Amino acid sequence: MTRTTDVLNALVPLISDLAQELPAELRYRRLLDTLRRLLPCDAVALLRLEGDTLVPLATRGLSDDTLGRRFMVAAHPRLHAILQAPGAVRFAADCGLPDPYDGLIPGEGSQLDVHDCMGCTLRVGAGAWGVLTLDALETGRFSPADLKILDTFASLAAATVAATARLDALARSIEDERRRAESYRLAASPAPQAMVGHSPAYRQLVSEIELVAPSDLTVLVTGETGVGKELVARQLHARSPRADKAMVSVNCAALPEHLVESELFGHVRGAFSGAVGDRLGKFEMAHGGTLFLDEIGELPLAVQAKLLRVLQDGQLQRIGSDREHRADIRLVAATNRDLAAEVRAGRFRADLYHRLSVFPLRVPPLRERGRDVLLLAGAFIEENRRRTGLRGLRLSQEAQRALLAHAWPGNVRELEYLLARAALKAGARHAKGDASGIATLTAEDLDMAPPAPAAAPPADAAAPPGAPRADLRSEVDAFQRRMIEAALEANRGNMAASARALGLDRANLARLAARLGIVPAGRRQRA
Ligand SMILES: Nc1ncnc2c1ncn2[C@@H]1O[C@H](COP(=O)(O)OP(=O)(O)OP(=O)(O)O)[C@@H](O)[C@H]1O
Repeated sequence: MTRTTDVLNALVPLISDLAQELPAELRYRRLLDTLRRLLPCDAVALLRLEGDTLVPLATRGLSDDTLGRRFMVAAHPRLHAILQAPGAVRFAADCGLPDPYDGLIPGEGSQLDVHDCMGCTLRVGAGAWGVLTLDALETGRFSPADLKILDTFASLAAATVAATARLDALARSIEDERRRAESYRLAASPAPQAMVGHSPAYRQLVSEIELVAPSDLTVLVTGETGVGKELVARQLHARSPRADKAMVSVNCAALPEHLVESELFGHVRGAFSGAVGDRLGKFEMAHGGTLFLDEIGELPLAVQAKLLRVLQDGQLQRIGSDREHRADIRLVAATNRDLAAEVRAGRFRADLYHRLSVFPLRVPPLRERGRDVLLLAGAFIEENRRRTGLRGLRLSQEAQRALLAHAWPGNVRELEYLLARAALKAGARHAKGDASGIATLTAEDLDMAPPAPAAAPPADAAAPPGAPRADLRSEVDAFQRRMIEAALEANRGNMAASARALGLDRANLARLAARLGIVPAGRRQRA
């Protein structure tokens, strides 16, 4: 039984890893390397079952964006079959079921007609912990004997993942245990959208979120437009002890100035003309939970003074009432303005600024997140693939290079919209061509503005001497102007429809358009 000896020999480093202090990702990658040594093939993946979805934890031989994808078991018959089978399963080249990795093995064509795959469930205790998959581009690579090897490997791999979890649990402090218990509790309530990103800059942000979320500290989230500030605010709430209470969001830029105060603090009947009944303000609505003040930099100075008083006293008065109410809220605020500069310019109160920035969190722009752009692209492409009903949607090598080279002035939102448009184009082109159900998204589909001449240095790095470059603000403005003009054109100048298409409030769009000097066509004619 030399093959069995080979299996056992191959597993020795894996088992000895258990005695080492290794980050979980490294353990998983080593597990896959061992598997690939044992059963040579083109791609392997370890996926963890989370509810009805398989989440890739480590891959070898699959494109980078795979780690950003989520595979709904019900939408992938092969993964479903692997989870249902009592042991390892093989899918030969003539198997008609679509492959979840179609288009994700670099170098393969859009059709996988020469293909051999295996998969096996990792079971921990009575339940399925996850799945191992192996793909070979060469037909007949796997034999029935390989199925047995995979079975043996899977039972030991399951033991190592279970032991990894136990070792990790032991190594954690009591505080971490409390946080973990909290996250299990949260798993039962609707999960906030996952934060996709592995770059050092993004991991740093995630660990700061984990640190501050359980506290009641006020957090000021800063970052350029579209970086994901609101997503950060939602994570802060979801990971806090207030998660089962409301998170109430207020977009300070979208509120007409004369209504800001009543929106925030409420009013009583007759407080002003139009106040036909008592109305709760957002502070009271968020009682026990989190109040998220988005675009706080846009708040008028007079309201800033009132907000500061409420934050200091914890007491508020509805407009027109002399009764005091207490609102127990955790405050999270966000802005894409440089608030310190706004303070210097006299547009923002210094005392409120200090009160808000108890724990400042800076969300890094996409261009500082390296290959995260591919992970995010993977997540967005998967969403679009599902929406368009394609079997597979792959990203060509040139498209990946183009994504990595772009400066992303509109950050993650720009990437999200760009891929939605590109997926439509790729899907439409594909519908006219072959019937494989697998479309390729090319660099041409991305239709990106050419990168700015000197976009590479990070925003806060000093510009190299003698190298003039467009400043960030004007690039962001130019990008926003392009998007707004395109939306207005597509919606024949209709502000409400354009605002909906852009995911903005109408008032916010109007304000932004005015700042950028854009006049909707209808008004131009009247002028
Ligand atoms: N790390 C991430 N993983 C997945 N999706 C993300 C991530 N960051 C941002 N997004 C998505 O990008 C889009 C823009 O994010 P969000 O609205 O949070 O940005 P923002 O900084 O608040 O924008 P603005 O400055 O315009 O208010 C949203 O659809 C969000 O879900």
